[in-house]
Amino acid sequence: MRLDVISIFPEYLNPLQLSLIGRAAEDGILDLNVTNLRDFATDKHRKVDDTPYGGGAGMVMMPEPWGQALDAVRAQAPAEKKPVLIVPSPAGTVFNQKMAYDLAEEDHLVFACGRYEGIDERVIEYAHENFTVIPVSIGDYVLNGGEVAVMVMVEAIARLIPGVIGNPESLVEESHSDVLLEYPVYTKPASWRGREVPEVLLGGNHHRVARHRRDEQIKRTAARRPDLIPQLDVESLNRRDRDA
Ligand SMILES: Nc1cc(-c2ccc3ccn(Cc4ccc(CN5CCCC5)cc4)c3c2)n[nH]1
Repeated sequence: MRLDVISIFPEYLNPLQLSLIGRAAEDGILDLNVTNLRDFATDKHRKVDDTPYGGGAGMVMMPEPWGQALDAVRAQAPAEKKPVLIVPSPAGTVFNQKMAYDLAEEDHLVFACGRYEGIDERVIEYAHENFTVIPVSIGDYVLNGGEVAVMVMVEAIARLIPGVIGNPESLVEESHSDVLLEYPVYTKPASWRGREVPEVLLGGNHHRVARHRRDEQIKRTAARRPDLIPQLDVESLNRRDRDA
């Protein structure tokens, strides 16, 4: 997968060179490219923002640097299929695990990191000519720009790509891959500061361990995320209890 990130703070994306994402880039599984929007500014002061039409506080990102940057990125990876352009925004579709799975199937993802009060809307309209454009929010809170949102999305997406994380097994049981939240995890020592690991986990009965973990998932989901419960197929859970 090719990933392009356009930002006025390219160094913000440096952590993507670390750890598993960094190794996947070295291994050629990910082709990560960061572009500095200022390289496409048209004046000697490399201006990328200006005052908002209609007044209001703050500045808005000018269209022309974005137009040139998007054209350049599109030209670097010519393909008959339009790349996906993800535009982090407080007003976007909220990112979730299903979106991460869907985006992990794409060949080319481009991320447009806005700053200030956002990007001139005509850039988003123009981008539809060469991209499949998706405004995406990572949650109902306001950040100062798109870079942090891109870090969140790249991590959530890249880890689903085969070869990026060592043990694909760990992708199977995690939260949000089904509706329930994940169960508590433990490691040595069995007794720590007077607190014990649940007895059932110390034995080797895999059936009992699986049942214990599922019960913990249900308890934790009911306690922390009751909003997820309606999606739960309670009938099948009850049936499981009856059959056990
Ligand atoms: N999930 C999530 C994503 C973001 C996010 C993503 C990209 C940008 C680019 C700039 N900002 C700062 C920003 C944007 C809009 C307003 C609201 N203003 C009201 C009137 C015009 C605009 C304030 C401040 C971003 C924020 N925040 N949260």
